[in-house]
Amino acid sequence: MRILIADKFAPRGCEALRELGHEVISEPGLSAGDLPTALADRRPEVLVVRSTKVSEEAFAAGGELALVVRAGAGVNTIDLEAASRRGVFVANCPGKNAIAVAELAFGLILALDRRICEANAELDKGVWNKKAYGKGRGLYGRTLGLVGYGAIAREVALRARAFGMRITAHAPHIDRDHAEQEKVQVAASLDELLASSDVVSIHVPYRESTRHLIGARELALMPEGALLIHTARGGVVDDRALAEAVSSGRIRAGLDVYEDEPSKGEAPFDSQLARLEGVYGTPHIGASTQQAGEAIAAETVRIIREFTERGSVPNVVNLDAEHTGRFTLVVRHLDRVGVLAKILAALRRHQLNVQTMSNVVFKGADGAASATIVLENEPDAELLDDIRAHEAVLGADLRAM
Ligand SMILES: NC(=O)c1ccc[n+]([C@@H]2O[C@H](COP(=O)([O-])OP(=O)(O)OC[C@H]3O[C@@H](n4cnc5c(N)ncnc54)[C@H](O)[C@@H]3O)[C@@H](O)[C@H]2O)c1
Ligand SMILES: O=C(O)[C@H](O)COP(=O)(O)O
Repeated sequence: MRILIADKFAPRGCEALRELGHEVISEPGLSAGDLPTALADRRPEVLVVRSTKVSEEAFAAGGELALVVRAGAGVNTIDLEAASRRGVFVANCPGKNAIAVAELAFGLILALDRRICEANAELDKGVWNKKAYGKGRGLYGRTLGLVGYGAIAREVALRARAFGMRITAHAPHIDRDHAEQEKVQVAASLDELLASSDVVSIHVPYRESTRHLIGARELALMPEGALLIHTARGGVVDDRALAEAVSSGRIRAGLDVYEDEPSKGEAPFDSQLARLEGVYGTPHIGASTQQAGEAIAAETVRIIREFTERGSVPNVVNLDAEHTGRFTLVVRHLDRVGVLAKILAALRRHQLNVQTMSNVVFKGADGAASATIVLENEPDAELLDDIRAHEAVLGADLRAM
């Protein structure tokens, strides 16, 4: 297979893909604008990207594309609808960079509490100012509020426990027993979490429903002196409202992501928010540790390998989970050429659309096989009779899901 890697990617990952016999084209400098032309010229079947945007135009140009791997967590940079329209799988690497992001989030918390950046800048200028910078509030016993409770938030919680912090979390579906075991209290609402936390750390994906989840109203709920840590995705926080809240001196912020951040590795960045005194910023480096890069590369290789060797794709994000069908037809049959085609022809005669299908073969020569076919509509008894009448069919059963 031909694989185009359009972002920085661990060399070990490229080697592993070549060892599997794939042609690997590495073009880490490609911008989102260059991608359609590169896809049209190189004609890869697999595309690997990090934050580079994959637009409708890119999918239209990449006629051979069958799989896009997001070598990271967030998939908001990929036009999933355009991928689905063309039957292109999109997969990501969930959790593989969670530790790296949690480490950065904690770095920002500690640095803000002790004002390490300003203290260091003054020392660099030859100024000793213990008086100004010896005023950290301390983390022990303080409350950390986690917005979202997925892979990254849980790694942040693990580290917060070691610092003796109290932890609360808010997310749509938190398993309360699990959270309790992890010594995390489930907040009654986002508002309650914001109002009761000394440090708020955001770990939700960007989508329509999370756009400006934290705006002026939410920021106003945070107590005076609280810290907001945002390492999730530009757009989850209303940056303009945040700039106003920080400028007022009420809260301070540690940011790795911004609404108007460049998608390239190097670019000018003229952000009023990032320049504020009460803001510590990093340029979207949450996932950029060597460890995370290698874990992401290993997962990317696993996904491509499963796809090329078995035809299945781990971690797909653009399958229709709602559309899995309501009836399962299990047909045990002799493992012979043409039997499945006959079963499918019977389904076609009865105007039944197959949602998913799998077939397993029993051990032993001249054995039997079993096909599991998921259907959206209920077949009538006549169809089952049709299938059962086939001389190579050993049995057929229908189950409602
Ligand atoms: N800064 C970086 O370099 C970096 C690196 C990795 C991931 N990220 C970002 O962090 C995000 C989270 O990553 P993750 O691995 O923890 O994902 P995850 O899928 O494991 O967890 C996401 C959590 O958000 C929760 N959630 C969704 N909508 C919510 C809402 N409206 N309110 C509250 N909670 C909500 C989910 O229930 C889940 O608990 C990613 O989607 C990505 O955008 C950034
Ligand atoms: O969603 C992610 O995994 C992060 O935002 C990392 O982005 P990057 O791969 O461009 O560093």
